[in-house]
Amino acid sequence: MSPTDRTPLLTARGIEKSFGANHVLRGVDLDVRRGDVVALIGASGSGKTTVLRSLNGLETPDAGVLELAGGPVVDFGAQAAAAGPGWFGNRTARAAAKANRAALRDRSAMVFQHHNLFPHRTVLENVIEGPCQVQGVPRATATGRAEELLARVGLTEKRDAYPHQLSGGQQQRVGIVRALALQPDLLLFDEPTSALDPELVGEVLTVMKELADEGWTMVVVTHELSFARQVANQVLFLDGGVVVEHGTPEQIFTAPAEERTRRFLDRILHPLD
Ligand SMILES: Nc1ncnc2c1ncn2[C@@H]1O[C@H](COP(=O)(O)OP(=O)(O)OP(=O)(O)O)[C@@H](O)[C@H]1O
Repeated sequence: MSPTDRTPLLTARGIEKSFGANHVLRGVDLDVRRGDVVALIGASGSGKTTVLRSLNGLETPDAGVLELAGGPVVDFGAQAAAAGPGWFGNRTARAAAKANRAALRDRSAMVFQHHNLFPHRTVLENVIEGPCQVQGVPRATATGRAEELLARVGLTEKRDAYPHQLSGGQQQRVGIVRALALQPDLLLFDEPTSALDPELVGEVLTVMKELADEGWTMVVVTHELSFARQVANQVLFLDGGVVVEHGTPEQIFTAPAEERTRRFLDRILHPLD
């Protein structure tokens, strides 16, 4: 299936976000189709993580619209206006906004820079926690699913280990399995390898590439430009909270149209020049 045949899964329009006086996102648009691997690249502080967190309701944008196929259309600006300021705003509008954000969150799962595993629970317990506690999946079903997923990433033997008994790469693979166990429509990765020792990066990127090959829909914030180049089918370059350039990996990496993109890529690819 060519990327253009894919059906739309998520559309974001005009996403705005400020933290106090820091206007972090200034109208970000994004189109994710089923099976897409979208890479968000850009300098530190350009807003990549804030975009990702906005897609699953971990961050509430000040304005903009998000639509997940088959789910609610979430208009953040309209919601904020309807809910009004402070505790005395419109409670019904506030409750509706919360329900819509929950609906977004239910359809996606996030893999974080730091795996955030529960330290006092085994690998298996970490993986089944979400399906059992959040989704109400019976324990036996969740356990069967978790075992299959752990086998897929080569961690069957670590089922009963605790996170501190695993390497950083293994912990991050458990983080990925934990996200997969929720059976989301959309996988969100926030720099999943940037906290790892260099020799452990490959094993995590390999799992991510396999997921992409299997057709999972993924949005990935990454500094791993080789991954973005080889695995993504869309690359967005963010600078100053704006999508400066958007295209295929070939376009962005071999013929960037924007001077800002060229300068960013130069800095990363030739750090000593
Ligand atoms: N919860 C928050 N409260 C206040 N400021 C925040 C918060 N989250 C992000 N910011 C600010 O928003 C800006 C963008 O941050 P963001 O993490 O989205 O950038 P990024 O491109 O992902 O950076 P990095 O590559 O370093 O992770 C930064 O100035 C950051 O300090």
